[in-house]
Amino acid sequence: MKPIIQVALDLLETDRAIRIGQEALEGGADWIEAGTPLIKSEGMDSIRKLREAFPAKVIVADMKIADTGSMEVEMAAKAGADVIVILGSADDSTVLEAVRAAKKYGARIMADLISVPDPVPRSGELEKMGVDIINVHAGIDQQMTGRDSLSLMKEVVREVSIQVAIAGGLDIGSCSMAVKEGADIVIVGGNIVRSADVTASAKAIRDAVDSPSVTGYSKKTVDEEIRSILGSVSTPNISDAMHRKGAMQDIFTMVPGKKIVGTAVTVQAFKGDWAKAVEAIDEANPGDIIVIYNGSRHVAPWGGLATQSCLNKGVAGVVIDGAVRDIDDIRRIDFPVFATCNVPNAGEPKGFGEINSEIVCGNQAVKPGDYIVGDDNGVVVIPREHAYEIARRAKEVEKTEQRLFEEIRRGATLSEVMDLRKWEKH
Ligand SMILES: O=C(CO)[C@H](O)[C@H](O)COP(=O)(O)O
Repeated sequence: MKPIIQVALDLLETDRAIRIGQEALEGGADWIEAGTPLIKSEGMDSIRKLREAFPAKVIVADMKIADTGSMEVEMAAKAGADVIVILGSADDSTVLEAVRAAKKYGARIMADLISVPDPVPRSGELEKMGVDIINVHAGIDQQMTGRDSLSLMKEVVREVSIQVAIAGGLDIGSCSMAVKEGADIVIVGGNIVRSADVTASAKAIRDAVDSPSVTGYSKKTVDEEIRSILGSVSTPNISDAMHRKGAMQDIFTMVPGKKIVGTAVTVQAFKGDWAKAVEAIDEANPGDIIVIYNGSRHVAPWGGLATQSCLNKGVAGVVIDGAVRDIDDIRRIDFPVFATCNVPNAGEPKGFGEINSEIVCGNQAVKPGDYIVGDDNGVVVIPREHAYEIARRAKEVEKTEQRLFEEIRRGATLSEVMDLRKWEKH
């Protein structure tokens, strides 16, 4: 049987969900899912409207039922859902009630294994209780910390003989791999619904599951992945992902158009002393960014000669809480320097200060090894221990914006697309 593509409409408004769902169907998606956020936002009416808009399609209600199995299944089934999602971690009494109610109303039950402590044996139990489909799912927050569901899915496929679905940040490569490993249903949310071209993205997933290969699926090291994701997003995307934390104050690009991504070599320097700032070039590894606290807007710890030296060491950029000079040389070298201001004065190489101690730069704490991203908007620092998660979340912000841009290009305004008035604080 052809694998099923279930498009998860994790959106807040039903009308928008219907438009996006229609585009996904045009690209080859099979089942339409009312995502949990949509159900929480607009209730059972969202399922009714999806049923009405797509009378011939299987409608999945991602209710994530944790209790009152019978009542909630009845609500969703009567609103028009064909498949209703319960939590695999729900009590057996809830699962059994949900299964009984589903039989009564002609619906099927999908059990979501999200956060189930012993997912493989639990899948067998769920099957015995009459669940129709097991969904092996790495939730959206879990994905941001690096979880995926593929290896668990392989074990679940061996454990049960009912249909197995997989979900959790699936893209072309992972969908293809999942189908090769036995998935009957691939559930795709963000990589279809937040794409600027929903139809093309759904079509690409369709092609991948119909002719699966393992070639699109590759694992990078964590650092490679962080750098590659940060290279593809903007500092505003990162700031949104960090809930407005991380942006350095009063530090601007001196070479417009240059973007930097790298790990910090920190320098605590002192007013009028440029020795440690320049010595840091020799300590840096290729791809590092030198981040300097200098404490003066009038005497520069950095200029053209230091900038030229960076090229020999593969330094990716320089960020200075303080002044810079030789701005014409720096622009000619075309090297990314971010600073508070530019001045003609340098100080002396006296040698006070430290390299690679924790500093404050642009009013943000920076530790050696933290990730630094700079572009024409400014500079953000991302603590190393959270860098993977922040990078992944920033990518989600960027995807959401791409889709919003597309809808605005089609003629809507931002407040219309986001239904701003509805979501204002009351
Ligand atoms: O149920 C969900 C979140 O709890 C999502 O619908 C599911 O994870 C699919 O979306 P994505 O592909 O963006 O992960």
